[in-house]
Amino acid sequence: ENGSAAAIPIDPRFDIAYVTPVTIGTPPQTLYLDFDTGSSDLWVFSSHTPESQVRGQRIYSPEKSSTAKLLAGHTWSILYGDGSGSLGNVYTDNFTVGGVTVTSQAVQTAQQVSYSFTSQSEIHGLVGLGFSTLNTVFPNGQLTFFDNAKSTLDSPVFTADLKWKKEGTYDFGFIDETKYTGEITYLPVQTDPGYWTFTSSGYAVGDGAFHPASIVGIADTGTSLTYLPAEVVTSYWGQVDGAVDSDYYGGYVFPCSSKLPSFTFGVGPANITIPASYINYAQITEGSPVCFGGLQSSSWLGVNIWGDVALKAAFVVFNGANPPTIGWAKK
Ligand SMILES: CC(C)(C)S(=O)(=O)N[C@@H](Cc1ccccc1)C(=O)N[C@@H](Cc1c[nH]c[nH+]1)C(=O)N[C@@H](CC1CCCCC1)C(O)(O)C(F)(F)C(=O)NCCN1CCOCC1
Repeated sequence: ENGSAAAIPIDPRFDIAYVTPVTIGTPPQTLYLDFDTGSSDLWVFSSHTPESQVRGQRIYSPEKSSTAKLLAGHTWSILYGDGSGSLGNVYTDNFTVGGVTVTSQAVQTAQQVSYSFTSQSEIHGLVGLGFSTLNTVFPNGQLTFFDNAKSTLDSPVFTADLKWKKEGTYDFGFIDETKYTGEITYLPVQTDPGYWTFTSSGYAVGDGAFHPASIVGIADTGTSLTYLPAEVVTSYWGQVDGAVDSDYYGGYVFPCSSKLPSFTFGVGPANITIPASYINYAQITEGSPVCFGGLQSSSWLGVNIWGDVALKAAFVVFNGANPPTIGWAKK
């Protein structure tokens, strides 16, 4: 049973995250969750989340679902790269995305969420689409929605067609040829420790020369920006008048009036070009003449992250076959 669901930007001004409607339980409860290939926990705001930590989010109430079952003795606790986190207990229940149903999906109910989640009313939880090895449920790790759904899909794949300041789609079980142009280039994936890790073959700034390089990074729908090695981002921002790597703002900023070049990254013999507009991420504050870049250094991260700024320039196939691969196409 294949499926297709919307990926909706949570803020009309700039794409910090995308949420997708899902239904959980019987009768179905609808929540909007952030589909995140950078983690592997499916967790939701719930009736177990203290009211002081809930601010406008929809919640899942297992006690109102006739198909919910407590996974006794199981807990979870997760910390994300931006310092946010959550923890709680676990139920299994029916979980449906875009017509694809898993009948006993582990749904992790939050008993604590950090303030950054409380303050983000549009995100009602996450659906981890990384490899199940990263799942934090203790003592027995749980399978992701995709791992549970795989056997019911025509093909063990999901695709991401994220868009700049517009609604895109996640498709499950099939590859929609109308969503891309040219060929899909498939690359090997390193599944240890559990991210969709691949190696890019190099980069170019604007119309400049292509620099062959092996850039190992993760394809991460849950990260807003894109974080690449210092020498790559230095050569990019070196082409922008007035761009500086600001300790004060925590990354490369530039005068909003400056013209930005595009950024091209290699995927095997092919390449993907990120339009300049995607890299002009946002004004520091409403009306500020200072803008924050969508391409930042990964040196403080220890990992290169191809986040939404890069992903929305492409049609991406997350192929869960054995061995897994990742496919990139222009669109
Ligand atoms: C708003 C912004 C200044 C552009 S931001 O950079 O803060 N954007 C956040 C996402 C966000 C959206 C909306 C509101 C608030 C926050 C962002 O890009 N966060 C990244 C930043 C980052 C990554 N690395 C370094 N910095 C992140 O933590 N992304 C994780 C998912 C996020 C978490 C916050 C809520 C939205 C979803 C992530 O899962 O993609 C991850 F891969 F980065 C990550 O942290 N994965 C956790 C991996 N662990 C390994 C051990 O086992 C458990 C799982």
